[in-house]
Amino acid sequence: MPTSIFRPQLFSGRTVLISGGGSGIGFAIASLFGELGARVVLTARNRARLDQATGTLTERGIEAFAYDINIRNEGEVEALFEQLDADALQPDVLINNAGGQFAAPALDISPNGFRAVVDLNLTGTWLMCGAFARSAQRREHGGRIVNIVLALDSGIPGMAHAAAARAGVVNLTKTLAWEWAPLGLTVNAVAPGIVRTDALSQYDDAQLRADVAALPLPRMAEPEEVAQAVAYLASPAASYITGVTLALDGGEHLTGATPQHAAP
Ligand SMILES: CCCCCCCCCCC/C=C/C(=O)SCCNC(=O)CCNC(=O)[C@H](O)C(C)(C)COP(=O)(O)OP(=O)(O)OC[C@H]1O[C@@H](n2cnc3c(N)ncnc32)[C@H](O)[C@@H]1OP(=O)(O)O
Ligand SMILES: NC(=O)C1=CN([C@@H]2O[C@H](COP(=O)(O)OP(=O)(O)OC[C@H]3O[C@@H](n4cnc5c(N)ncnc54)[C@H](OP(=O)(O)O)[C@@H]3O)[C@@H](O)[C@H]2O)C=CC1
Repeated sequence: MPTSIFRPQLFSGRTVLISGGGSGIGFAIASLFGELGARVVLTARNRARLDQATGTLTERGIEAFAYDINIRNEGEVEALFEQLDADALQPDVLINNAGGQFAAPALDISPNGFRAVVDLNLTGTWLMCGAFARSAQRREHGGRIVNIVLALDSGIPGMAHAAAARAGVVNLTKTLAWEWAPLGLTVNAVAPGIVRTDALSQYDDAQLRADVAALPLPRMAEPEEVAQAVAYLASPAASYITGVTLALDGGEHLTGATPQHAAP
């Protein structure tokens, strides 16, 4: 695990909103920003898990808050930002980390299954970005957005819906970077390969191990490594970077057009 290269209190006075912040990569992101002095606001659907996460962060001396919402629901996203206004927790930084999918061959994905994954990963991210940008515009206050996607340069056989949705987020990232630069917002993304979190239990372990073994850096990423990349993109060191998607994939993007695995 890397030691933090960031100076203490780098994000002091900043409020960082992290979707899916109660578990896995999102929790690692919340932990790092909190350790660097930020107030962190976590969102997800599972209230109990959010409470456990904020409890752990608070024990470590981090100011942490939680709101249970479903990012697929436009009304819930709008209500979240109204509540953040009321609670004086308007975010300076938005990390769109919530997401996921199920593995299935493309021919077995029903229209509703495809829609569910696009709703979560693309539309949910879009709703959060829009609400954040409107809040920043109202307050005449710049900010940072970092979107977590998936490494997708070689396609993602077995996850056509997620591949399409995340490619949408990559181009949304570029487009919003143009449109919202005048608002003082930068918009970037991080594209991890396989990251060691509990969520991997839903995938075939032998397949994961084979995929990892074929990488130039043949290991999984740790959630803390994703967090470090996100913190960099949200830091003053990245003030002239916008519209990029940073591959954090052990070199998976170098393996060319052939993905490591075939669809199930
Ligand atoms: C070799 C094969 C590929 C292996 C890949 C190996 C490489 C792996 C690299 C992994 C890297 C990425 C890791 C991660 O992203 S970790 C993320 C962590 N969390 C998750 O992924 C879980 C998230 N999933 C969900 O939240 C839900 O499943 C989802 C939002 C996607 C859907 O939720 P919803 O509540 O809307 O779903 P419903 O139950 O109402 O179903 C909606 C329709 O979807 C169909 N469906 C659901 N599951 C499946 C399935 N397993 N197979 C096929 N279809 C499925 C369901 O039937 C509904 O459709 P219908 O109404 O038509 O029946
Ligand atoms: N682990 C990996 O190998 C990789 C993961 N990723 C991506 O990184 C992100 C985090 O993954 P990881 O930490 O591994 O997995 P987790 O399952 O721990 O993270 C997903 C988070 O998203 C939240 N979430 C899911 N659906 C919704 C929703 N509709 N509204 C609000 N929150 C929601 C979940 O909380 P709740 O269920 O309580 O709502 C959970 O906290 C995901 O987008 C994932 O696709 C990308 C590349 C690789």
